[in-house]
Amino acid sequence: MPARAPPDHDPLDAVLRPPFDETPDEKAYRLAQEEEARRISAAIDESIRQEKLRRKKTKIVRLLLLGQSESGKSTTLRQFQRLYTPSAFRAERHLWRAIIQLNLVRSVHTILDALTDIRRDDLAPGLSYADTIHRPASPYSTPPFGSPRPLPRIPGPAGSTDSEPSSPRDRTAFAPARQKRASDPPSSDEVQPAYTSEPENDDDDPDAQTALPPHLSALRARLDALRKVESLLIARLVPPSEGEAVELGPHPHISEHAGAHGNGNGNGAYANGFGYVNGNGADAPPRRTEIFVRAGTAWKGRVQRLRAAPLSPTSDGGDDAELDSDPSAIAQQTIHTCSGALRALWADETVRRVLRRRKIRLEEWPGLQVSYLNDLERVTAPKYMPSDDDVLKARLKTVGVSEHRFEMEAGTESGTEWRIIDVGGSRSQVPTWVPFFDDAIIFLAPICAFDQTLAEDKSVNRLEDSVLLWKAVCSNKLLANVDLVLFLNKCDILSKKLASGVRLAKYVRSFGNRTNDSETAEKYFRSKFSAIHREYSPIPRKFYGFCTSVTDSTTTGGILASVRDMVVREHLRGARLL
Ligand SMILES: Nc1nc2c(ncn2[C@@H]2O[C@H](COP(=O)(O)OP(=O)(O)OP(=O)(O)O)[C@@H](O)[C@H]2O)c(=O)[nH]1
Ligand SMILES: [Mg+2]
Repeated sequence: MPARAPPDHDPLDAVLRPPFDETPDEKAYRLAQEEEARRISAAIDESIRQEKLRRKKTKIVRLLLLGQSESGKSTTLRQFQRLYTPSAFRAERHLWRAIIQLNLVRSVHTILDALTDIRRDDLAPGLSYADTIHRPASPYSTPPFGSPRPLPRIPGPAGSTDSEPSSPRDRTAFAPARQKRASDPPSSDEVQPAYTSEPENDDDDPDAQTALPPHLSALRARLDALRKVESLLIARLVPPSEGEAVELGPHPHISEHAGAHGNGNGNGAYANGFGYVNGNGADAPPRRTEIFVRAGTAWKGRVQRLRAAPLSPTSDGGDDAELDSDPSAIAQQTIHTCSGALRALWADETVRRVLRRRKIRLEEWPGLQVSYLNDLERVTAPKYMPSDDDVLKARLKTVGVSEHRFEMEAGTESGTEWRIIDVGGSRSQVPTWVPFFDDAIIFLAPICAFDQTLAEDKSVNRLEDSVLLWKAVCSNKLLANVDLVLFLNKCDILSKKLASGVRLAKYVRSFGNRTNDSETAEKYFRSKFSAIHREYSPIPRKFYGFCTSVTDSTTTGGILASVRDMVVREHLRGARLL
C-alpha cells in the first residue's frame, strides 16, 4: 500500500488551539486550568522521583535460619522480634498463652506417664512398700497401680539416653567412643524384668517394680482434668478440618510400653484423646505426636478469632463472658484449680527420683518446657498472661517455610526491612531449604544433643546430624558468597548436663581426656565446626561463631546485635554502599 502523504497541518495543534471566538474571561479560565494541570503533573513526577529514591535507600536484609529440628530457629526469630519490634512482639503475647498451657499440660502428662514404671528404690525416704499398698480411703484414690502380670522394663527415653548407643550411626562424626566401662549402668537389654506378681518376694530388691504411693495416685486423679484441657487446646489450635495434627511419628521420648498397661485408674484418655493419633487399634500402645503448625501466622489468626467470638446472649461481659468466648480462659481456670496438685507433683521427691532414674530431662523433650513447671505459682494464676521470657520459651514445632518481614522500630537500622526466613528443621523438610540462599545464614547446632537421637530417625545421633548439615551448608556452591553465622546453641543445657556427670568423651571419643566442663566442650566444638567451615567452603570466607543459649534474653541480645551489625555491614559492602 502506498504511503499516505503527511497532513499539511498538525492535527494536535488543531485540537488544542484555543477557539477563535474565545472571550477574555474564557481565556483566563483556560489558562488557569492549564496551569493547574501543569502543577498536578509536576507533583506526580516529584512523588514518583521520591518513591524511586526511597526504594533505592530502603535496605532489605534477608536472613535465613537453618538447623535441625529443635535447634532453636523459631526461638531466635522471636528474639529478633522481641529486640527490634518490641511493640508488635508485646501485642501478640496473649496469643501465646494457649501454647504455653499446652506445653505445661503435656509436661505434666509426660511426668504422669513416667510414673507408670516405679521401682522400690524410687520411693522417697520414709515411704515404704507398705505405703504403696495400704492406701487411705480418699475420694481421689485409685486402684493399686501394679499389674499381676510381669511388666517389661521400660527403657529410658530414646532422645535423652545416657546408655551406650546401639549402632555406629548413633555415634558422632567426631570419632565416637564404644567401650563399655565397668562403672557404666547396665543397658536396658542386660537387665531382666524385675517385677514379679509376688512383690513380697522382692522385699530386698530395690529395683523391683512397685505400686504408685497413694498420695501420687491421688494427685494423678486430681490432674486428670488436664487431659480435657489438652484436648481443648489442640482442638483450638489445630482445627480437625485442616488436618494439621498429622502424626510425625511416635512421641520420641515416650516408651512404646509407657501407656500400654493403662494409666492405673482405668481411664482410657491416653489412647484416644483428641490430638493423639493412634493408628494401631484400640489395644496398641498409644502414640503421641508433637503439635505443630504450618509456617506462617494462621494459628495466631485462629486464636484471635476465637477470642473475639461473639459472647453468648446470657453473658454479662464480666469474667464469665471471657470464659464463654475464650477457650484459653477455660483452660486457665482448670489449670488454676489444679495448681496445688501440680505444685505437689513437681515438688515430690519420688517423682524426681523416677525422672532421674529414667533419665528424663524435660527441657530436652520436644513440646515441653520445664521453666513453666519451675514457676507454677505464676503460670497457674487465674489471670496469667505470658511474659516476654515465657513467649521465648514456648515450643511450637514449625512445618514449612515462612518469611517474617519487619522494620526495626528504633535505632540506627530503623527503616531497614528485615526478612527472616524460618524453616521447619525435621529431615523431611530439609529439601525445602534449597531455594533460600540469602544475604546471611544463621546455622544453629544444639551442642547439648551429643547424647540424643533424632525424633524422626532414632538411628541418627543429633550431633552427627548437625555436623553433616553444617558440612553440606559450608560446601554448597550456591552459598559460597553467603555469610555463615554459627550458633552453637543450648549451651545452658550442655553446662547442666556435663555438671550432672554425663561424660562427653563417652559419646565423642575425640574429646579425649579433656576436662568435662562446658567451657572446654564449647571451645572444642567451636574449633571442630570452624575447621569444617575452613575446609569445606568453596572460597575462603570469615567464620562467625557464637556459643549461645537463645532462650536467655540477656546474653542473646548482645549476640544478635553483633550479627545484625555484621550482616548489615556485609550487605552494604555487597551493594557497594560501603
Ligand atoms: N534451655 C534452652 N532451650 C532452648 C534453647 N534454644 C531453644 N530452646 C528450646 O528448644 C525448643 C525448640 O526450639 P525451637 O526454636 O522451636 O526449635 P526449631 O529449630 O524452630 O525447631 P523446628 O520448628 O522443629 O524446626 C523450644 O522449647 C525452645 O524453648 C536454648 O538455648 N536453651
Ligand atoms: Mg521452628
